[in-house]
Order: sequence, then structure tokens, then C-alpha cells
Amino acid sequence: SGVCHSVPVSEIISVREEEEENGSRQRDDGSWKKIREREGKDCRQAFTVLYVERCRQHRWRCAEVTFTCSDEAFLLLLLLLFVSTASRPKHLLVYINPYGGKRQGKRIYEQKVAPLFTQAGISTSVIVTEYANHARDHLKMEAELKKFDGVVCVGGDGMFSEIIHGLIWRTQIDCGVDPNSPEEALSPCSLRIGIIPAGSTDCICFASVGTNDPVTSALHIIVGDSQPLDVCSVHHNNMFLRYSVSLLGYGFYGDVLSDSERKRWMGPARYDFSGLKMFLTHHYYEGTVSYLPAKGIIGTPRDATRCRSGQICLFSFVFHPESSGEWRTIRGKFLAINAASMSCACPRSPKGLSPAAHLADGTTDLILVRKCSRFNFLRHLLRHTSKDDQFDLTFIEVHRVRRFRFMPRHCQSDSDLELDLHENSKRQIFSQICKDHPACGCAPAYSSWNCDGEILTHTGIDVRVHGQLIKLFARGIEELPVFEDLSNPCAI
Ligand SMILES: Nc1ncnc2c1ncn2[C@@H]1O[C@H](COP(=O)(O)OP(=O)(O)OP(=O)(O)O)[C@@H](O)[C@H]1O
Ligand SMILES: CCCCCCCCCCCCC/C=C/[C@@H](O)[C@H](CO)NC(=O)CCCCC
Ligand SMILES: [Ca+2]
Repeated sequence: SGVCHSVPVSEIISVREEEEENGSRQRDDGSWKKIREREGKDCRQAFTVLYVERCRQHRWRCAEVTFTCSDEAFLLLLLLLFVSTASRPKHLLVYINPYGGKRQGKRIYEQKVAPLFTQAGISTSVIVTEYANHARDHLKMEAELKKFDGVVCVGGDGMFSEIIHGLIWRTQIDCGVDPNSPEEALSPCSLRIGIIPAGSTDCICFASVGTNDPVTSALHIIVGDSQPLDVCSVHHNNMFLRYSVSLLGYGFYGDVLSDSERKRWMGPARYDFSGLKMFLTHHYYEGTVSYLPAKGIIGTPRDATRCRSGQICLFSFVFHPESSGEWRTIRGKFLAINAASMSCACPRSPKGLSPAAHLADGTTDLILVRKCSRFNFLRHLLRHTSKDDQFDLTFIEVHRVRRFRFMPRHCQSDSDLELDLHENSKRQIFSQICKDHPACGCAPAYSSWNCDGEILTHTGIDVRVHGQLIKLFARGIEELPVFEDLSNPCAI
């Protein structure tokens, strides 16, 4: 019909031959790779291309367009496709948490994702988890990783955490690295991870893809995108505790999580309930934070620029992967201590806890919220959702760091080991006192660390950023095309 249409080869999902002569379609065999060669030399070839179409707010959808060309040009296209799709996964290991978020993981995968994988000629091995840590332990000990080009996580941030714990641990063991030593440089994982969002917060998916949408995530997996990601290791007295990729939070976010775990039955709404409750409770905690500021990086946590697809964050890491200044120490009373290794953007907070943080620059943004009035703390929290610089407040400081340590005040005089034995019982006693005397105003001495949505068992921790330790099937947030801003005055 003379209409001009161009599709980048890297964003083609599949190609289907059409029978032009009688108008009837040939059998769809599921993959462009399987298209048989045609015999007739000078007839024209009609073919339908399934490709990625960009929609609002970073969503991707499948679209179709039919082209005609000479047989030679068609063969050339197939060759181009073959070359440019070498980085695409062919075999995937899929873990589904059937109990994450609104318990829709299995349905989401079967209805929205599996048909797309089939269409793209990807084979899968699917495991629906039967208990917590099933996926982690399977990856750690059993999975035949050589058979796969990637791992898919259907669930929320907690499920993603299981996957990285299994994969990072397994990689270190296979490479002869001791994962318990905080000083060892960890070996990067070669398998990429795709996240099909089916949890409550899904901030890792949101911050690396730009939206929480299963079809968009599936398409990023199919086209073989790759986005490196920083991982923090958390140790206590040279003993490994956990890895973190999004938020490590003591005080407010630790308390919100502890409180909300008891309300899992409420589903995602538990965070709103506990968030409000902990805001009203307004506990502060004393302790010492020490940190190694990052050097040789481009950008600060207060920049107006954001982490965008293929930009400076990769550049910073390549040229100064470990460079840091001298240790600095801050003692004080804090409402919250947050370390954000990525923006932590999610639908609840579209800009995130640290809007200028980078996915893969080898640093984490350490945000210290000192004791202040409820009104001021609310101002800070509300800025997570507004346009104002959330760190432009006198009681807040923020540092971009490579490593940090925290020691709660009551731990400092005693020997660590002794205290840890008492820590839990002390916490129980305090919470009992506060339950018994709700109006007494006494505050607990300890909060707990929220580590990507899991509670840590210790409060004194040593955190180190391992730049680009893992890779996702994602490409970071793409700059919105200009026409979208012009056509829609409401677009952000
Ligand atoms: N079969 C299972 N039964 C019970 N728990 C499971 C199972 N599989 C995984 N889990 C655990 O469920 C927890 C929550 O899962 P998930 O992260 O998917 O959802 P969520 O907590 O609702 O979302 P988010 O982490 O985004 O807030 C994880 O910590 C994971 O270890
Ligand atoms: C007066 C009430 C004020 C409410 C404040 C709203 C601000 C929302 C900021 C949300 C930041 C989420 C950071 C992400 C943390 C994830 O690693 C973790 C695992 O999914 N989620 C939580 O811990 C869930 C934490 C949810 C906290 C609300
Ligand atoms: Ca980072």
C-alpha cells in the first residue's frame, strides 16, 4: 500500500512467512529460526514481523506488520536477525512464587508470559516453588545451570532476593571464592535474571524497567536486554548475613517491615497500614555510622539527572570501580538510616528513596534522617512522591559511598558477641514493656534492618558494594521520546 514502516531488527520478536499467492497463511511454526528456505527464486516474499511497540510509561507491547520484498532481501533479513539475536536467551529456568503479592504469579506467567516465550522460540523449565527458600536452595545446590541462558523470577522483591542469593552463592563456590569473607572480591554471575513482577512492591523491576508489567518484562527477556546491577554484601563480625540490591533500612523502614510481616494476610495494603503506624510511633535510634565516600564518580545523590539507559553509571564504574576516600564517622540519634543502591522507585514512590541513585555505578546512597519532629519527618516522607529535592532539609544528610558500617549505641560498650546473644531477648523485653505501657513514651533501643524486604538478625553490620555483580534482562529506564512530551501536556 506504499506505507513506510521501519522496525529495528534488535526489537523483532518473531517473523512469520505469508503465502502471498492465494492469501492464505502458512502454518506458524513458532520461530523465525525454523522458517524453511523457499525454492522459487524471483517471486516476492511476504512476511509478518512481530515486534516491540512502545506505549505510555515505559510499557512495551507486541505489534504486527506485514512486509513484502524480494527473496534475496528476505534471506538477508534472516541472516541479520541471526547475527543480531545472538545474545537472546534460548533456554530459561523459571521460578514462580505462587504466594507473592496478590497470589497471581502462576496465572500471570501462564496467561501473559509463557505464550510469548513460545512465540519467540524460547524453551523453559518451570519450577513452581513449594516453600520459602525453595528457589534459593535449588539454585545453590541442584540446578543444572549450564543448560540455561538465564533465570526468570516470577514474584516480588523477596523472591528476587532468593534468586540472587542462590545464584551469587553458587557462582562463588564454582569460582573458588569464599562468600563469607567481607574482604573478598566476589565473582560476577554470568546468567542474567529476568523479573516478571508479581509481588507487593516490585521495586527492582520498576527501577530497572520503568514499569511493573509482566508483558513488558517478558519482551525485555525475549530481546535479550542486559542491565548490570550493583549488589551490597552485608556482614556481621566477618560473618555473611545477606545481599541487598535495593534498600537497606534501619529505623523507619525496618520497623515498617517488622510490623507488616505480622499482617501478611492484608496483602500489599499491609505496608500502608504499618507505614502509618510507624510514622505515628516516631521512634528514633542511637548509633554510629561510618562510611567510605566514593571517589572518581560522576554525579551526587542530589543531582537532577537520573539513571538512564546506557548512560553515565556504566561509565563511572568502568573507570573508577573501587576508588574511595577516607573513612568518616557520624554519631547520632536517627529516625531512619537508609542505603539505596538503586533509586528504589516503585508505584508507591515513583521517584524512589534516592531518585538520582544509579543501578550499576558501584555505589550506594547512604541517607541519614536525624531525630526531628513528626511534622518534619512527614515533610521528608511526602517528598518521596513530590518534585522537591527530598534531601534539602536540615535534619537529612546523604552520601554516595562504597562501604559503610553501623553500630547501635548499646552495642558499643559491650563485646559484640555477648550483646548479640542478648539482643533478641532485650528487644522482646522492650516491646513487651511498650505493649504493657503504651503511654509511657519509652523507646526501644534497637530497630532492625530491612534488607530488600527481609529482616536481618543483627543490628551491627558491615556493608560493601560489589559493582555490577549481577545482570538483569532489562536496559534501565529509557529517555521518553520527545513526541510523547509534546502530544501529552500531562506527561511527566
Ligand atoms: N512456595 C512458597 N511458599 C511460601 N513462601 C514462599 C514460597 N515461594 C517463595 N516464598 C517466599 O515468599 C516471600 C514473598 O514473596 P514475594 O517477594 O514474591 O512477594 P511479596 O513479599 O508480596 O512482594 P515484595 O517482596 O515485592 O514486597 C519471599 O520471601 C519468598 O522467600
Ligand atoms: C505516613 C506514611 C508515609 C508512607 C511513606 C511512603 C514512602 C514509600 C517509599 C517506598 C520505598 C520502598 C523501598 C523498597 C523496599 C523494598 O526493598 C522492600 C521489598 O519489597 N519493600 C519494603 O520494605 C516495603 C516498604 C514500604 C514502606 C511504606
Ligand atoms: Ca548503585
